[in-house]
Amino acid sequence: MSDTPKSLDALRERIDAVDSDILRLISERAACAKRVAEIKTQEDPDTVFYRPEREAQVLRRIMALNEGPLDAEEMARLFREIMSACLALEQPVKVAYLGPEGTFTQQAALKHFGHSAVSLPMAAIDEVFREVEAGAVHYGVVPVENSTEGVVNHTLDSFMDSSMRICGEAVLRIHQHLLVSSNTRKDKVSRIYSHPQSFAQCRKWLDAHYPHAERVAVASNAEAAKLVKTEWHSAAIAGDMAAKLYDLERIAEKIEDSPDNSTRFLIIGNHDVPMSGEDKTSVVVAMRNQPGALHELLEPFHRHAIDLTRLETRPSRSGVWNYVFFIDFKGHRDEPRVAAVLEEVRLRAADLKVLGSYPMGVL
Ligand SMILES: O=C(O)C(=O)C[C@]1(C(=O)O)C=C[C@@H](O)C=C1
Repeated sequence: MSDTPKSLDALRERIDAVDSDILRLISERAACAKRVAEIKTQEDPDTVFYRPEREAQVLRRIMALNEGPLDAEEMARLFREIMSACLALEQPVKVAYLGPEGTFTQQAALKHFGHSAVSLPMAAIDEVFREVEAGAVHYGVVPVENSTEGVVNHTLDSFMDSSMRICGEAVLRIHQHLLVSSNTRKDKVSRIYSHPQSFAQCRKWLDAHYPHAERVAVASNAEAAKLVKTEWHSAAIAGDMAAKLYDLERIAEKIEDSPDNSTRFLIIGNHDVPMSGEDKTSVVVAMRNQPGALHELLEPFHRHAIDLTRLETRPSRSGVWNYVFFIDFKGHRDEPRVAAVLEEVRLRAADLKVLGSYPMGVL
């Protein structure tokens, strides 16, 4: 900006003028969203207001257009919140997540839907599924895999008995901190609370720094943070949200053993999502128990050059030695190439369920 004013007063005057423009433009955008809602309702009284494919396109476009000085992710986060507020004007979206309040799953829900969504904590993964199934909430958010600790079996198992569809994914960088309360004697920490996954993610750090402290596994990091408030000799391992919620001090930050520790979350809902241009599909397949079954299952993906992003095996609940495979791959079920593969797999498998095609996580 060559005509940027030089003095503080002049710069603030410029900022005020820019803010007025931003305000006017955001209001104009919100008015468009309200009108969109009217049209959607006219076309279909049971319309779905939240459109994950459109949101992904909006955010990707902003990231591609951005020329700085803010980085593309930061800019997309701002637009995420603007869109969240626009959607709330159309319909306040209710989202159930694996609680309690302050968990990484809540952080993922807010990252995906923005802060205008109403987020409701649930005590267990199957409760999140049940709430969505019952129509008590519009969407649910559950963890599915961690880069260090692997898959969340409970989530995969819940899909076997459910008709819920996957409408999106969110990937969160997970930073773990060692937290204490104002009552804690920092030099006397003899017990550490956390979720088993978090202990596993910080194993080496704990062995090096607190080899003699008792490690007590609890149901969630937020629960761990809560317990610390009442004991002078205890600490907790948890993330930023729990630290803020329970007003705890971080005595060691980012103590996870792997620097790119991240968790993937799934957004579950009860409708299919159209193509966004960069999509993934998740399926669950039961194969007949015979030699070469896995090869037979994967061969069509290879032949059609479809990129697999994940393959998990879980014991099937029916039949002692039968297995089911959870497969994620790039592409949308409406693409002819993907539809062809799914058709071939359907013929070879004992059972095939498409859990959903959805936009690849943007933020
Ligand atoms: O394009 C739409 O369908 C809208 O409702 C508008 C809008 C937006 O603010 O851009 C809001 C909510 C939807 O989830 C997607 C996009």
